Amino acid sequence: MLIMIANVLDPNNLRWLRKNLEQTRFVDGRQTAGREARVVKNNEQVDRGDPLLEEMQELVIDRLLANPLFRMATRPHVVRPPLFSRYEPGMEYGSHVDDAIMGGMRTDVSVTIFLSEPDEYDGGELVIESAAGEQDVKLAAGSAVLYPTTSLHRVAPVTRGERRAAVTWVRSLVRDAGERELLFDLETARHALFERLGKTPELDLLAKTQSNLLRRWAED
Ligand SMILES: O=C(O)CCC(=O)C(=O)O
Ligand SMILES: [Fe+2]
Repeated sequence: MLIMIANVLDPNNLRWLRKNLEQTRFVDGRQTAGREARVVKNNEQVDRGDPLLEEMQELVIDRLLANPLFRMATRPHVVRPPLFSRYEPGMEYGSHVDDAIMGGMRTDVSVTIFLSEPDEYDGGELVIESAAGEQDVKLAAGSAVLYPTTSLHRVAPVTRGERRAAVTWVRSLVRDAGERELLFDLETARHALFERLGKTPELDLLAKTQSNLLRRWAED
């Protein structure tokens, strides 16, 4: 399941991040790629030693965790410190799968937060492969897309302008993407029913079911 979330970052957050990105040191993105992904990775990332990096990472993690849709979709246990990347014309990230373990942590959900507006660059779509085909994703600055880390994906070549993004990974309490989707659907339906009918005995049963499924599937 692919989930898009609008306005994870507000205009102030975006302005602040973009101002910082003007002042940070970018290095070759291959430094943080696995052995095979390195062959197809051609972008730049903020240097891990950059003094501005930690505060930028904290802001992005805070904004994600403050977002109810993000929490519902990922059931976060740990959110990794984001990487901030840029793609200039000619840069791309070919088809790859993200590492299953990063810094000793299992990765379940991949997250891209777009930091450039779509009209600031051509190309640069995040292309996610699934059994149903490929899906191109290019969202407004401040919006995020979440997809299972089990997926093959790529960033199409940028042909004009500059694509900036923050990318991170979530270790979920619920390992399996299908189980996460079930819980997400149940909770979505429960919220909608509550809005329409208030707290009914049937809603209590749904809440009990959701809670007990989570208890069954969660690994903490
Ligand atoms: O920039 C993106 O949207 C995704 C980048 C990516 O696939 C990665 O860093 O592993
Ligand atoms: Fe990736």
